[in-house]
Amino acid sequence: MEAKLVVLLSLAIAIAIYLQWRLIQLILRPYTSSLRYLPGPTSHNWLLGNLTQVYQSSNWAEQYGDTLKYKGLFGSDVLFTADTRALHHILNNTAAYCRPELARLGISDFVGEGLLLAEGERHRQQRRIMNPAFGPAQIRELTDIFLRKATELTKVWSSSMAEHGEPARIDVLDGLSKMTLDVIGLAGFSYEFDSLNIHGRRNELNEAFNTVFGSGANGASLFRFLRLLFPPLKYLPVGGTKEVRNAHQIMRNIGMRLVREKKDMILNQGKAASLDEDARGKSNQRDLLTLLIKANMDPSIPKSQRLSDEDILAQVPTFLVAGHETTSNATAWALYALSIEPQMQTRLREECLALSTDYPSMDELNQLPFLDAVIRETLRLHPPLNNTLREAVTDDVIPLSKPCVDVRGRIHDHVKIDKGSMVQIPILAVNRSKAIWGEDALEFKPDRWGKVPDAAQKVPGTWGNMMSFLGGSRSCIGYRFSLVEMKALLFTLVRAFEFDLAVPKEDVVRQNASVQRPILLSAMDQGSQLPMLIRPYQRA
Ligand code: HEM
Repeated sequence: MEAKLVVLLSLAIAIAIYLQWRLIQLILRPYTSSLRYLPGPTSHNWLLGNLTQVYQSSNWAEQYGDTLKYKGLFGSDVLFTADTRALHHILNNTAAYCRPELARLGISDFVGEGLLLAEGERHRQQRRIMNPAFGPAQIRELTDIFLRKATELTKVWSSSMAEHGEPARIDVLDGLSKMTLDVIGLAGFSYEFDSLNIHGRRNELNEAFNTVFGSGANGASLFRFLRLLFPPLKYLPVGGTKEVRNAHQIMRNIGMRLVREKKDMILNQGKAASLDEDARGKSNQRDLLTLLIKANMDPSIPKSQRLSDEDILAQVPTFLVAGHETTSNATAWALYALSIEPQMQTRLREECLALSTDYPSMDELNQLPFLDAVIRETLRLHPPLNNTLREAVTDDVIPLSKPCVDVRGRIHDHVKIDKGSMVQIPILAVNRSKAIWGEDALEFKPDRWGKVPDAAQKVPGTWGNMMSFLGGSRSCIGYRFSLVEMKALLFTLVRAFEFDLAVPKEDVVRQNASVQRPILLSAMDQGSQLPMLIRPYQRA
């Protein structure tokens, strides 16, 4: 009994010392941070710093220069740099910069250690095995799924017109979101969500996905927030309601079933000749998960380099989270831009109609120059992610291409950063930088892609001289997938319909959320939406 008391007392003393030490660290941090003399916005809130302004931070660089600091949680300094050399250094140095706990807050319990959140060797191993599944040849094979689902969406909107008359007022974001969910289900793991089917049955996985994401249980709850301050708390389990726990279990069971079925199918492939037609069709599945499992089972991969079942399973929610709302919102912003520039909509339609098929190949889609320019300009001006965060895991010196002047007037050609400091990668600010794109950087001008400015050549983005898919070894693995999906969508939609905004363009703003959804200033309480007036396009 006495021994138990001594253990408990020692534990309580250890916790008290740890808390005191953390508190002293927090209080002293602003006075010792190596970023403390950088210019930046003032903050009057010790707890949240400038975090509530971060979504509007794209013009900070114009105010304070490309490299600045702002206040993060608990008075900490966060480095914000739009300097292309600094970004190149950070994005290509994954040993020194990782995704911080803060950026994992909303999704970590859900996606597990899939490609999005894995770090270090585990990430490199997953990426090596997964890269081939996202290559051009593999995406070419998926183009038919993108076009079929885009056509299904036109049918849903046409039936709404038949019911309500023309033009019909339709929330295009809702339809696009269902379409991209169906696509990621089929192209990701040959799973039919069937969410576009208005007469469809309830879908277990779709419901579980909505429960987990709609519940806020994965959001920034107070407990999760405290875990940032006191990391040992992460060893305590996060409860969540019974409904959310059930939804997690359903998703896990479905994921496991899919992985098991695909493994069996691959093992049976050698016997394909003896299989019936249905089984043979299944054995030819070309979805991302099948390709990944196949690559993982390849005899040329040493056993030590193979992914575990747990790692493979984690890719199912990873694809859902990373590949669904990003593409639907990007396409919604493309329709927004085309509806306020009707002459561009007409030009795009004419280009797309000149192709005499409803089902072009990926290569035919890629040969449409204005479609390509519209997609590039949409992703530059309206990237689905505004920012991302990294944490310095070691003290580092970051080189700058443009020297920065600190608040004492001293000039620096580098920034020193302390281990544990956060770095904001400002995707939107770089994409909209007037220094890079010129004075018209905030305008939607697809023709600018005819001649890319020299300054844009230095942007360390993986695609299109922009940061929308990020750069370095943690850039978006699915960028080819989403580009072809967006092309298939726009191709099909502008050939079928004419789009007008149903509200004044000033009413549509980017919602402050991880993915930038359109929302109406006049109806913020209704959540994200993009209402449009749609009428069928009458071909001559
Ligand atoms: C317009 C559509 C998309 C955009 C703008 C986009 C953007 C991004 C960005 C910015 C990142 C880096 C995030 C960070 O590190 O903080 C990322 C990572 C990732 N994306 Fe995408 N994405 C899109 C579509 C997709 C699709 C369709 C898929 C899958 C089918 C996908 C799968 C992933 C994965 C797995 C990662 C993690 C990569 C890694 O850490 O190695 N994305 N994406």
